[in-house]
Formats: sequence, structure tokens, C-alpha cells
Amino acid sequence: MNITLHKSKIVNEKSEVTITGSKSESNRLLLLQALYPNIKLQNVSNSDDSNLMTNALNSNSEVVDIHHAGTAMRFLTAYFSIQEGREVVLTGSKRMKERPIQILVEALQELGAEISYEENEGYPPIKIKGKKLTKNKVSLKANVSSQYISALLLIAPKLENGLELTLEGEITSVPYIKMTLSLLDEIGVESSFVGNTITVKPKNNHKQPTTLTVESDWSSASYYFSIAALSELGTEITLSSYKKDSLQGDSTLVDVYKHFGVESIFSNNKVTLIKKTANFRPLSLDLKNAPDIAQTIAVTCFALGIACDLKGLHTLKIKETDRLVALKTEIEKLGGHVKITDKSLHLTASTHIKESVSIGTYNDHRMAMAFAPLALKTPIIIEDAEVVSKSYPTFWDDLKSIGFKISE
Ligand SMILES: O=C(O)C1=C[C@@H](OP(=O)(O)O)[C@@H](O)[C@H](O)C1
Ligand SMILES: C=C(OP(=O)(O)O)C(=O)O
Repeated sequence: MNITLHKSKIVNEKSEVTITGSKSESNRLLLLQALYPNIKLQNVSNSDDSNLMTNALNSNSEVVDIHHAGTAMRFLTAYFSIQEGREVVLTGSKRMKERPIQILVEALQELGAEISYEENEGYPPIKIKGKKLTKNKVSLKANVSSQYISALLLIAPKLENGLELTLEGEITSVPYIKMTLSLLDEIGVESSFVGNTITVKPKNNHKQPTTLTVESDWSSASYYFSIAALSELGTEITLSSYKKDSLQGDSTLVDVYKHFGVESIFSNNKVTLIKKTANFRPLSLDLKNAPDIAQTIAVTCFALGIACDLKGLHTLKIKETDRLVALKTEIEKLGGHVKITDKSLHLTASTHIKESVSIGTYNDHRMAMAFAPLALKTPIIIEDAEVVSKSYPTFWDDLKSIGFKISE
């Protein structure tokens, strides 16, 4: 379904939004809950990806289809590898079959897992015969996706001797690895991360039961930072439930958006974004620790006529779509000028935004959500708007509630 976002303005008195739980935290905790059923969870994400994770963990079926959910694909590969006696084919969408998984599969095979490819070598679908894994040391490349590392860490406390991982090369998306270790710590699993070595001890079952509350999703919050940045001075938007010391690396938004004159104030599990000053200086950022906010930031810069150089984007090519190509294509439709390499994006300061352009979303929730704030500047059409449900199903309703005018 394509939707039209008419030129909109934020209604200050109503601008309070409650965002669903982090999909990254939820998908880790759902897996840990399947391994340790005494864990209780609150504010679990209502995203498609977390629902797919829950269904996969509860299913007895021989084929498990996780559609577009990257974390579910990677985390479940590790999970099913240790389900003794179970045989599962893990598959996904057409795009999922193009997202590489070999680094994780080889690491698990090294630990003793039995995994084979059903179609193309190195890619889903894969067949997993669950076994007891007895080895506890493995090395793997760390510069392609941190999800491979998190997947191994999540099953590590169930291995009889725990796990020692040696990470090769530059480590990408480090905050997501630290999030995994912090959540393990919260359920009583000891670990250390020193240099390029991560060690996880097997879990002794003393600490139980545990109730964990998932913080709301910071990647989803990014669209409101962009909205605040594009709004009139004095505009305020309050988001819940958020805390200053987040496990989510995307909370770096608080610092990044200061550049655009957005101030963030934390109080009572909420964060209020206030548009304070206008600033048009160019922006230069390395996003290797926060790849999911690259699209949001690029569109904010385009909308405000700010030039930007974004680096550390090497993982964007293997996400829901090739996000570098998608950003270039769609920003150029709107009249912008973008240069990309395999790991960077350069945007020239724009002077105008074309009206009523139809933005392609390429099965990528973040393409739809990142371009939506442009409606504060000009009318825009978002194609296949339902894609947002991958991480944030109520996105369009929440935008309407703060003043966006949207029609089908
Ligand atoms: O572990 C996670 O929850 C995630 C890790 C990141 O992936 P990469 O490590 O592949 O960059 C991120 O882009 C993804 O949305 C979620
Ligand atoms: C990359 C993402 O998700 P995944 O890798 O889990 O599909 C995302 O949500 O931006």
C-alpha cells in the first residue's frame, strides 16, 4: 500500500509517543528465555521480527521460515544447533537467501555443529541437526556482522565448558556485542571481553527467577529525532520508555542530533526532544557502531540542506536491501546529490526538495521510516508503507497522533 504524507506540522500539546520494546534486546531475551524458562520479560517488542522469533522458538515444525528477520536467522542458527535430536530447515525471504551466513555456520561447525546448505553455499536456507557441542574455542571474522558473534554468545552459557571466541579483523557493531554480554550478565552469566577475545562461562543455575524489562527501541526513536530536527524552534516530542544509560548503541542519537540543534532531556523513564537551535554546518560521522541510524541521519541532512560524510557503512550492503544504493536512488529522486562507495556516503548540501516524489522502500522498514519526516518540508509518497511492521508496526498511527496528515 502506498501512502501520501501531506505537508505536516507537529502539534506540541499531543506530541508524546510510547514506542515498543527494542527488537534487538527482545530477540536476544526471547532466545535466552527459551533456554532458561524461569526468565520473565516485560515490554517485549511487538515487531514482526520479534513475533517471528517467538513463533520459531515455539514451533515444532521441520521448516522454520523467519522471512526478513536477520537477527532471528542468525540467533536461531545457533539455537537449533544445540537442540539435541531436532532437525530443522531454517529459511527466510528471497532477500534473506542473499544475506550471508557462512561465517557463523563455519564457527558452529568448528564447535561440532551439523549444518548444511539447502540451496546456495554460504546462504540460507540451511539444514541443522541439533547436537551436543563439546568444543569451546573458535575464531571468526568480526567485520561482516556482529550478529554472528551475538548468536554464538547467546548459546555459550549452555555449552558445558562455556565459550572462548577470538575475533579476527576490525570488530563491527560493537555495542550490539556488548548488549548481548550485558543481557547475559543480567541473567547471571559471567563473561569478559578483552581485546579481541570474548570468554563466556557456563551458567550455574543459582540466579533465578529473573524479570527483565526491555527498554524501548532506540532505532525507532531515531525517526523522532529527525522529526524534531526538521521542526520549528521550540517543538517538543516526548518518547517513552527510555533511559540515559541504554544497552542500545543507537542511543548515540542524543549526541549526534545535538548537531541539528536537538536537545534531549531524560526524566521518569521518558526522553523529551526539544528543537533549540538551527545549524547548517556539514556533518562527518563514523557509523560502524550504529549502522541502523545511517538512513535517518542522511535524510535529516538532506532535508536541512546540510552536507554530510558518513563512514563505517560496510554492513549496509547486506541488510534488508543494499541501503547505500537505496539511499542514493531515493535522495536523488528528490533532487539531492549523493556519492557512495562500499562503505561510505557523501551528500552534497541540497538547495531544494522536489515535491510529491514517490519513495521506493525495497522491503526495508528503515527506508519508509527514514523518509517520512520529509513531510514536514514537502508532501511525499511512501511506497509499500506496511514494511514498517518489521520493527515498528504502529509507526504511521503514531505519526498521525503527533500531527502528520496521512492518506491512502
Ligand atoms: O544484533 C543486533 O540486534 C543487530 C546488529 C546489527 O547488525 P550487524 O552487526 O550485522 O551490523 C544491526 O544492524 C541489526 O539491526 C541488529
Ligand atoms: C538490519 C536490521 O535488521 P536485521 O539484520 O535483524 O534483519 C535492521 O533492523 O535495520
